[in-house]
Amino acid sequence: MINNQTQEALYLDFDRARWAELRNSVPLTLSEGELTRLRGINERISLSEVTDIYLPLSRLLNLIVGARQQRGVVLNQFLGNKQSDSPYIISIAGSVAVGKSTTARILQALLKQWPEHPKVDLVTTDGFLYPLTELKRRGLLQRKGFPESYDTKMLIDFVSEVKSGAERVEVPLYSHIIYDRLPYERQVIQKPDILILEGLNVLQTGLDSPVDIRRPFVSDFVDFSIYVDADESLLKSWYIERFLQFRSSAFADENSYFRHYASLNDVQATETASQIWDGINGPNLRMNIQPTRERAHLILRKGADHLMNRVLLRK
Ligand SMILES: Nc1ncnc2c1ncn2[C@@H]1O[C@H](COP(=O)(O)OP(=O)(O)O)[C@@H](O)[C@H]1O
Ligand SMILES: CC(C)(COP(=O)(O)O)[C@@H](O)C(=O)NCCC(=O)O
Repeated sequence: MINNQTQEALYLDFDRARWAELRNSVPLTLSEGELTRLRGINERISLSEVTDIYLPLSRLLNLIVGARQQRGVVLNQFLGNKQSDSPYIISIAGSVAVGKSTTARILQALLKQWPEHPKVDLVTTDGFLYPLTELKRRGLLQRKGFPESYDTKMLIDFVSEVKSGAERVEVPLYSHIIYDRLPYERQVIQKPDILILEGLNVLQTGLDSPVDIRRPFVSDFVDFSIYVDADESLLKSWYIERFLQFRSSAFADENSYFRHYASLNDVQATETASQIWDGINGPNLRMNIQPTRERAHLILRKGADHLMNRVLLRK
């Protein structure tokens, strides 16, 4: 991980208040109805989080995507032909339970509102985890989320096809209920204006494995990368909290791989989740996820209650 001096050299550093001030220059105003719809994504998200953090962020991304679209116009003028634009790809990385999917869904809803890029698709990389039978065959059941548990070639082929402007690309879908790739369902991506790619592995390079050295990285195809960050003590508590909630939802489903967890009491469930964190998600965070943080163009740092308290933006 990089030291403070390098971080200062690389990033503009905003505390919450300074970042929130930037919303004054955001012309986009959300109606009551739109705000309510956004809260439907996660009823626990506070409205001030949307206005203070996400509105300025959506404006920044709108400007950055606009600059890329302008560059496409210039390039077409230079080349004297009309090449169709390829999707702008934004990646969102971070630990298990940091709130990547919540952040991704809020950004998707906000970015769609800009007339310059109304079609925003969201793909999560868990669809690229090897199917459960394959993970078992490779002895990776206790390594879910580690780099070797993903079909990285399939993931890279996917982003490469999207970036090449393919008209239609299919993506496998993951179910947290069956804890496996869905055998028959696929998500179809048809040339969105923006693709948000969310997953703990999107800033990884795989460079530790000799096989991967000549392979491109996901980030070769990504235009703007975001890392959602928080202290591990908070991450572990959010993971346990979500696990406790799952007892009455995902785990209670009759198809759930973890049905046996649904009947655990609070103490047992906390102990189980804590063990999973200490055995799998914590080590994965320290070994494979956190070391990728400073590759991101933007780091969103959360404190207690999921409130962002710092934003670091690449100069
Ligand atoms: N901004 C937020 N405010 C309140 N709770 C949140 C927020 N973002 C995420 N959470 C909660 O934190 C947990 C993890 O969020 P999730 O988006 O599923 O994380 P990830 O995709 O990184 O695993 C969930 O229980 C979710 O409800
Ligand atoms: C499927 C995952 C690797 C993906 O995590 P996510 O991108 O949803 O944060 C993770 O949710 C997971 O299953 N980890 C293995 C240990 C556990 O059950 O939490």
